[in-house]
Amino acid sequence: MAVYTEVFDDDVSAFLADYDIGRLRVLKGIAEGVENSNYLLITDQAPYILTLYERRVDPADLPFFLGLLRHLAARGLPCPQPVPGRDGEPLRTLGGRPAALVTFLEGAWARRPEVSHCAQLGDALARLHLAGLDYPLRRANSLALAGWHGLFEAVREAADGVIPGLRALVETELAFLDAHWPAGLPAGVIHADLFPDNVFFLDGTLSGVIDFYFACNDFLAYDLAVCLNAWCFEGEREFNATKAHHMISRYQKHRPLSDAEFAALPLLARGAALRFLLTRLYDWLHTPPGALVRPKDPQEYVHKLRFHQAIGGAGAYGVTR
Ligand SMILES: Nc1ncnc2c1ncn2[C@@H]1O[C@H](COP(=O)(O)OP(=O)(O)O)[C@@H](O)[C@H]1O
Ligand SMILES: N[C@@H](CCOP(=O)(O)O)C(=O)O
Repeated sequence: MAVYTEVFDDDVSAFLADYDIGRLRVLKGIAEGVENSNYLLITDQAPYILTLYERRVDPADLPFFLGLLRHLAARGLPCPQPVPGRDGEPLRTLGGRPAALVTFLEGAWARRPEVSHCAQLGDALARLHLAGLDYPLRRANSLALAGWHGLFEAVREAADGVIPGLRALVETELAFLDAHWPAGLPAGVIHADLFPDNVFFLDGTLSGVIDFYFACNDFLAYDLAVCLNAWCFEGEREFNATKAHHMISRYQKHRPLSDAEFAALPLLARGAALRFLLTRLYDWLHTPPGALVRPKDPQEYVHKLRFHQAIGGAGAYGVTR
């Protein structure tokens, strides 16, 4: 359960005095998510999500994230909308943290994504990328290569105690990616954490995309690589090329990949696997003792990284040029 900062009915009732959205009826910590503290907040008018932004969110980035939600929704992508207070400002403070309310999206995430979910995800990802092209704000990816090095410095000494041999694996992989990371691929706004638990479906149809708090400017194809890792494995080790084929094909109906992007996919997938391996390892070692959160297992991303290291090219993802 991701609640790092506890807030209580009285605090939230006082907080709501700055809004025109009714009186508090229900406040419930949400038993999912990893990064921020989230509450379901129901007033006598509507349900909302109350988010208190935690350690990985730089408050200076919040206008980028909240503005992006408005920008994408205006271009037809179903995503939560920031709710402004009476003064027109969606960003406030609660429990000593930066906080905001967003609209509640109906639907549920796919616990066992099927081919049809992956295909719809490919659609939505391409629509997100196209809709983001004219977003005027910029945010560098703090979890790109330099950020992976920084994370690794913080876990290097403890890595082998979590998974034997992990330190050498990561050192070798970082050196490889430093030498081979592509340059000049098409870039734009990416979600950067589009896992199944951040995509809602209603009656089998994609109904919403949430959790834009890693969104940034980076290679568009890197976002596809994140999704290949998150959506196209059965369990931790078995890659499902049919799912990947449908995801990438539907993506390409809106935004065809260039030859350079296609060739770079295995590298980007290695980078994406390393990124989640490192944040999970960091969280495994640094989750605050009292936090109501279950850190995710880094081992899963060791298997995924090894898969991408072993393939001969992007053909392994079920697509050809
Ligand atoms: N706008 C929303 N509408 C409905 N449920 C939401 C919304 N935003 C978040 N949630 C719920 O909160 C959970 C955690 O949200 P998420 O943004 O993934 O948290 P975190 O930033 O901590 O990773 C989601 O899995 C979902 O159940
Ligand atoms: N998707 C990341 C963890 C971030 O959690 P989320 O709830 O924001 O998706 C992972 O699986 O490591």
